[in-house]
Amino acid sequence: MWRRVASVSHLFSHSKSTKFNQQGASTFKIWETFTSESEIPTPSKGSLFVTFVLGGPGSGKGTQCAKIVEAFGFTHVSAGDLLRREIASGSAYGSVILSTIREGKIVPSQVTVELIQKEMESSDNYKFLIDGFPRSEENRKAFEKTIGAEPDVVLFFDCPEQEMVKRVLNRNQGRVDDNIDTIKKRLEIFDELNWPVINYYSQRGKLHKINAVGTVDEIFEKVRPIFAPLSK
Ligand SMILES: Nc1ncnc2c1ncn2[C@@H]1O[C@H](COP(=O)(O)OP(=O)(O)OP(=O)(O)O)[C@@H](O)[C@H]1O
Ligand SMILES: Nc1ccn([C@@H]2O[C@H](COP(=O)(O)O)[C@@H](O)[C@H]2O)c(=O)n1
Ligand SMILES: [Mg+2]
Repeated sequence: MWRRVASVSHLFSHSKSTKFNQQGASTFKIWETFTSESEIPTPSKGSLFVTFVLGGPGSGKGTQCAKIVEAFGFTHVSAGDLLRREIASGSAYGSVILSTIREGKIVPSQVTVELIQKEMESSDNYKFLIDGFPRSEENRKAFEKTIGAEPDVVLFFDCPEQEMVKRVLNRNQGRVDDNIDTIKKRLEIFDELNWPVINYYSQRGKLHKINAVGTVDEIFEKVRPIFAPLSK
């Protein structure tokens, strides 16, 4: 069982720059940070190590999480998967969650954080990838308050909208939100609610922005060095 600690972020203070870069589509919106392997010390085994995985719909979060799990032994906790599981289980919240997902909106944080907390507590691992969370400042604050921890690393998969739409429409996994109307709404919500979270972590030097265009393996080669100091 993982040990709950207030934060181990002091182990990962690797911000080198707070230069505001106004070049390019997304760097226009975020504070630029730089990463390198040597700046990320190895955490003490047993201490909670949380990675938030951010990015727009279809940017490849889940796909890259699977690669990180395989290479570095994280436990993958996908907020979207937990919510879909809750719907499938016939829980009291199920119909509200379903309509929220259909509309591309954000489920109240209390519900999502409770599901994440249960998932983390039922794991013996101490290294977690929290995928698709936090989606809003409300999500972020609720996690900090309930779990009592901050992320050590925040990954942001930066992908052009056109590419995200193409990937989602080709996904073919029967998701109720994989249609053009819901994708448009999800992109709007992403712009409105997720950017403040991305900026928040960027300003704290925790954000690793990864260009998510390319093959799955090419993208993973940009992710790998971030976790290289961690043993499996
Ligand atoms: N680099 C890539 N190039 C092309 N297709 C990709 C790439 N990465 C992932 N995909 C495909 O794009 C689709 C979306 O990927 P994935 O489910 O990992 O995205 P996501 O960020 O988790 O999306 P969501 O937020 O909707 O859950 C999947 O069908 C996946 O196989
Ligand atoms: N923190 C979150 C995460 C997800 N949702 C809802 O689930 C939908 C699908 O999420 P994916 O991560 O699998 O893309 C998302 O569009 C939201 O409706 C949420 O509310 N809060
Ligand atoms: Mg996903």
